[in-house]
This record gives sequence, structure tokens and C-alpha cells, in this order.
Amino acid sequence: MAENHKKAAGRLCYLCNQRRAALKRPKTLEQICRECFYEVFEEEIHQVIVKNQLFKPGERIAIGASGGKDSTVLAYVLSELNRRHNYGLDLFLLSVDEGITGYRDDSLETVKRNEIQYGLPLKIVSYKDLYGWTMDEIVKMIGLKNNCTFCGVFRRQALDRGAALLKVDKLVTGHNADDIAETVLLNILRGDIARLSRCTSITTGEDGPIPRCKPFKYTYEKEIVMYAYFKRLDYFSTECIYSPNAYRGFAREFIKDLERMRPRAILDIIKSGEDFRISTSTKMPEQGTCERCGYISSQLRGLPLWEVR
Ligand SMILES: Nc1ncnc2c1ncn2[C@@H]1O[C@H](COP(=O)(O)OP(=O)(O)OP(=O)(O)O)[C@@H](O)[C@H]1O
Repeated sequence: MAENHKKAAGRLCYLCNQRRAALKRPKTLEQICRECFYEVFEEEIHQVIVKNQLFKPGERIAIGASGGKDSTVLAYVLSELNRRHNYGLDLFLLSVDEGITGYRDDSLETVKRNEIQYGLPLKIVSYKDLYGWTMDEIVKMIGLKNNCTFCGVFRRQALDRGAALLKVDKLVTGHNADDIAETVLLNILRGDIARLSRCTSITTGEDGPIPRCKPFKYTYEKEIVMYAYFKRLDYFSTECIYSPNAYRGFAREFIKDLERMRPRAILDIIKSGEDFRISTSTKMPEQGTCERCGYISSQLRGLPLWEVR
């Protein structure tokens, strides 16, 4: 960040041609000033929201808030845009406490501060209350293998339950362009055509109880970090202590390497995912519902009975 800062200093901003450039924009490599950076960063997100008709006036929206950089910037920018452009949204923070000591307990403290800083009501739902156990207990029992898969499934359901308690119309998450490009690549590597065809959708679950959208679908992770840094936003920056997902880590590093050579690579991977056409002869897996808890499941049985309350 400091090097980037130094390289840009001394020149005039490429966009306004008035103020000194303060940074090199990761997405375009343009040398621009802070003010122009804030403007293009926020305006691009506004355009994504408008073009994709993500929200309707009067809607209640829950922001999936983990305390990390993405969801913290999302909460901040969405409140700003809501005010500036009169979206007419009622915004809420929704956090899931997975019960991971030394990680989620600390990041939730950040979300509690964000609740006050941004004036957004916060709802916390926990695995302990919903299912009767914490991830600490699960990891003690099953170890680190597959624990991310378990946790991902449970978090999805917990967010739905929290959203239902808040009576919101939609849930937004801080998934960014890097996350989506990474998922496209992983689905190709795994030959998972069903997931590949839906992982680039900006809104999902429209046929379910609570649709989800990703306003940061085209927002670069590096720009989110820069924005949070320059705006001095209060966020928690530690990785989950139980996330040893080496395969995903490899895809992430690969995309970072591509980005270094060609910043557009992230957008190009997303575009490839969006334009992918599935042959009509490809057999798609059917999505079912769990025979025990009734929640959506890729297999007949979703969560084991003892896990759902
Ligand atoms: N415990 C949680 N409670 C509420 N929302 C969550 C939680 N964990 C993840 N999310 C939502 O899912 C998004 C993607 O989560 P992921 O685990 O990939 O985190 P991330 O990329 O580190 O994002 P962040 O920087 O916001 O933590 C987050 O931006 C957030 O909106």
C-alpha cells in the first residue's frame, strides 16, 4: 500500500487533473487522488445496484456482517448510497456467531462498534442457539477436515433464519469480484457445472424465502482494502483459525498472479463464467429438500437430526 502510495505521489490525478494523485487504482492502474477514488469506487457500486435493480424503495435489507473488510465496507457504502440516492431502504446488520473462540468473538466486537458508528440495528444469531453446538465443539469432534463445508452450510441456514427474524426482503453479502472469480475457477477445476452456472449470478435464491445479492460482484478486493484504509473504517482483519482450505488458497494465489500481469483478468474470469453455456445434453443435479429438517439440500439428507433445532 505504501509503495503504491509513493509511486502515485507527485503526479496530478488522471481523472480531475487538479489534485495530486495519491494512489494507483488496482482495477485500471490509473494514478488518481483520494477524492476521485472514493467517487469512482462508490459510483461503480451505485451503477451495479441500479443496472441490476437490486433493490426496490421501502425494502428491508439485511447486510451479512462478519466484521471483516468486505462486509464493513459494504455496510458503510450502502448506508452512504442509500442516503445520497434516496434508495428508501431500511438497513440492518445481521451477524452469525459460529462459536469460534479467538476469531468470531473478536470480529463480533467490531460489528457491535459498527452498529453504533453507522447507526444500523444489529441482530446476532448463533450456532449455539440455533443448533445447540459451536464450531469449536464440532472441530473438537471431527477435526479440521471438511469443517469449512459444514460451517458454510450452517452459516447459509443461519443467515436465512436471522433474515426471517428481522423480516427483511433481501440479504446482501460482501462477496467481491476476487471471490467470484475464484469460485468460477474452482467450479471449473471440480467440473461442477451446476454451481458454475449460478455462481456468477448477482442475485440468487429469488425462488426461495430470502433472495441474496452481491453488490460487490465487480469490486476488486484490493480496492475494498484501500477504501477501508483511506476511510479509516473499523474492521477486523484476521483469517478464520479453522480455514485450512488449500485448494481454494491455490486458486486465490493463481488469480492474484494473473491480476499482477493483467488487472482485467478478474473481470474476464467473471465474464467467462457469465457467458458459459451448458449443453442441453448435460445432466444437472436436482436440488432437493432435507427429509428431516425440510431445508434445501443437494442430497436427500441435509443436516443430521442432532444438528438442527
Ligand atoms: N459470520 C458471518 N455473519 C454474517 N455474515 C457473514 C458471516 N461470514 C460471512 N458473511 C458474509 O459472507 C460474505 C463472504 O464471506 P467470507 O467468509 O468469504 O468473508 P470475507 O471474504 O473475509 O468477507 P469479510 O471481509 O466481510 O469477512 C461476507 O462479506 C459477509 O457478507
